[in-house]
Amino acid sequence: MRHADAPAPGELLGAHYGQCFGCGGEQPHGLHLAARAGEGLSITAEFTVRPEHQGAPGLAHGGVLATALDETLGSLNWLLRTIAVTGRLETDFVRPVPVGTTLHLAAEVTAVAGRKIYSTATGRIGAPDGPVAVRADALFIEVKVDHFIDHGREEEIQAAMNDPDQIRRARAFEVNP
Ligand SMILES: CCCCCCCCCCCCCC(=O)SCCNC(=O)CCNC(=O)[C@H](O)C(C)(C)COP(=O)(O)OP(=O)(O)OC[C@H]1O[C@@H](n2cnc3c(N)ncnc32)[C@H](O)[C@@H]1OP(=O)(O)O
Repeated sequence: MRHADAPAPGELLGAHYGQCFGCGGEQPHGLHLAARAGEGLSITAEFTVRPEHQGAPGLAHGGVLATALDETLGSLNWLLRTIAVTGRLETDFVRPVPVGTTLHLAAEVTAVAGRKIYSTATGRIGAPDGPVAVRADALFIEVKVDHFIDHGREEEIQAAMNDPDQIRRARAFEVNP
């Protein structure tokens, strides 16, 4: 179920962490992916491929495209108000994606079973109804905030804990900072 306090449909979600390679505004080479809450348990997002995201000349690297899918799928956490990490990500690369393209992504939760959250995403070229370039099916696993504290590097954990903006974002996930 969509959480009663989930962001309203159409609301821009912002970054869950400023240094996140997928959505963080403080990562110069990151994707700067911008996600928006949709209806029900769905999300839309946009990501424009820049020269630093190339694999082959003039084309997006497949791992970068998988990151865009992963980040969009991870943004579904905001609607469930759950912290979950990617356990499995199965990706189909359907069409090459040239540098300069804006990829329009859409993701939705398909099922939840205990800590397991199943979801699916599509990335289309140029417009929300453009040709499909990438698809993914994912399994996210719900974790406690200890997951990050136990496994993250000390200096980034401390910096996040000293950052009032990060604490505000963590509260959006009902995490006790
Ligand atoms: C300060 C915080 C701010 C907010 C942060 C927001 C973060 C958002 C980040 C978004 C960024 C973008 C997103 C990112 O990039 S997240 C970053 C990439 N992901 C990771 O780093 C995760 C690394 N993996 C792990 O830490 C553990 O393996 C996890 C936690 C996932 C599970 O280990 P844990 O010991 O906890 O659980 P379990 O092993 O008992 O498994 C539980 C259940 O799940 C099933 N299962 C598990 N794996 C798989 C698999 N591969 N295929 C199929 N099934 C799998 C398993 O069979 C079992 O099922 P069942 O037997 O119950 O039926």
